[in-house]
Amino acid sequence: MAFTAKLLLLGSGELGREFTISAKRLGCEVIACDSYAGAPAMQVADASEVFSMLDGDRLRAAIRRHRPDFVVPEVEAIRTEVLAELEAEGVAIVPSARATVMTMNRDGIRDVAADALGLRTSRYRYAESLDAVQAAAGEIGLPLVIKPVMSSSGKGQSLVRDAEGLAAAWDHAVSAMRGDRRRVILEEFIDFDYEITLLTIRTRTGVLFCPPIGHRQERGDYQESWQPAAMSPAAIAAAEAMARTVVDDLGGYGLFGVEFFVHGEEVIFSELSPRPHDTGMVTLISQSLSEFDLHARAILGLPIPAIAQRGPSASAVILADRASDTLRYAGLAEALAVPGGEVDVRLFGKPSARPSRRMGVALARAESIEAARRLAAEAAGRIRIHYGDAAVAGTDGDA
Ligand SMILES: Nc1ncnc2c1ncn2[C@@H]1O[C@H](COP(=O)(O)OP(=O)(O)OP(=O)(O)O)[C@@H](O)[C@H]1O
Ligand SMILES: NCC(=O)N[C@@H]1O[C@H](COP(=O)([O-])[O-])[C@@H](O)[C@H]1O
Ligand SMILES: [Mg+2]
Repeated sequence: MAFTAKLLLLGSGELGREFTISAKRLGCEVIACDSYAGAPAMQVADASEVFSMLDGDRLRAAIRRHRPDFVVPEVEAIRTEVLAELEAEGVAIVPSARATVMTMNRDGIRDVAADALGLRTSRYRYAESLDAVQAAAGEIGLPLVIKPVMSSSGKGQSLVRDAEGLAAAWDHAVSAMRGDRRRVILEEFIDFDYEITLLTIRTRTGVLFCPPIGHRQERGDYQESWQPAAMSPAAIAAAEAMARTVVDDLGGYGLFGVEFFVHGEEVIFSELSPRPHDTGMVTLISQSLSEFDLHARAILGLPIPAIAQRGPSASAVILADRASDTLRYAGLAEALAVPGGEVDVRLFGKPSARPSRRMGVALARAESIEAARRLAAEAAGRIRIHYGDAAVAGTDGDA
């Protein structure tokens, strides 16, 4: 078979699945890797590999065996030192080994953004013990947010309002962290008016931006997102300038999801993903080229002459509420029949559920952001997950 390029995808969740579809449409061969079999991207890729990407030897062996044109990280659970080592040997890491190393742990990107680049961030300290947490909290002040330096989607994150809450927050962070570094960040709580993701594309011919994406989070995990987010031209310009500074520092080509808090006219850098962002799934309905198409084009060095906006759009997540290995979905017809705009759904096909695991997303476009958010939430609410072996009328096949 003839392919445009061979991509080794490290992480095969919902973001990797949509990216794989975009890359395959451009003629790429995709080998999807993750720590479990049957992951969403594996279902649409050419081949798959199941291993822990935190295991440096196995990661190195997989890259050497496949000899991909590009290694495309998709999750925040990768032994990125190995990517740096292989980049030095000539392997192309997306967007760059430096970007993956610096963003894999929160302390890396925070030190780059706040110290090296001088961007406005929340005040922060790191701690590796409960004693150090207590001392750092004294310097930051309350309320504050505690997160493991290695985690994503809000795992291990707590908002601490009083000193009595520090021990529980430390325990929660340590028990939910990914990887082997018992280290947390304490951040000043920012009482923001709203928060956004600025999709920033670094290409061989310059840096491009998508209109800001607004989002709402619960437990540190995204619930709904919308585009465009209402934001003053001055605030957009400030966010774009900061995003450009940080992606130029990290280097390489690809799409980045740069997160900001906005308080009045003040724009505060939070963190970034050197890859498509979960809140950016709204671009599956809002833009002519989704964030996944844009990532693929930037990686392959293909032109992006225009990113057309289709109109006010929103996404709303479909979450599981318990653990189960046997799942069926119902209500798809009802969801797609929500009136008032264009509605679509993505069900990710994750082989098992756990409480709050994201299983799908509803997408909507309407005449206003308010209407699009209402439609997406309504559609997401109409999808029902049935757990166990019980037969569900109107659906067939397992998820
Ligand atoms: N310092 C802070 N002040 C106020 N809210 C915060 C702060 N830090 C995080 N949050 C809230 O928690 C959310 C998740 O935080 P953050 O993005 O740092 O976590 P994450 O685990 O990396 O999430 P993801 O991987 O989904 O981006 C933020 O989008 C914001 O809503
Ligand atoms: N905020 C990061 C994010 O959304 N990442 C996405 O979630 C998947 C893991 O989901 P899982 O935990 O349900 O396996 C990742 O593989 C990626 O697609
Ligand atoms: Mg985040």
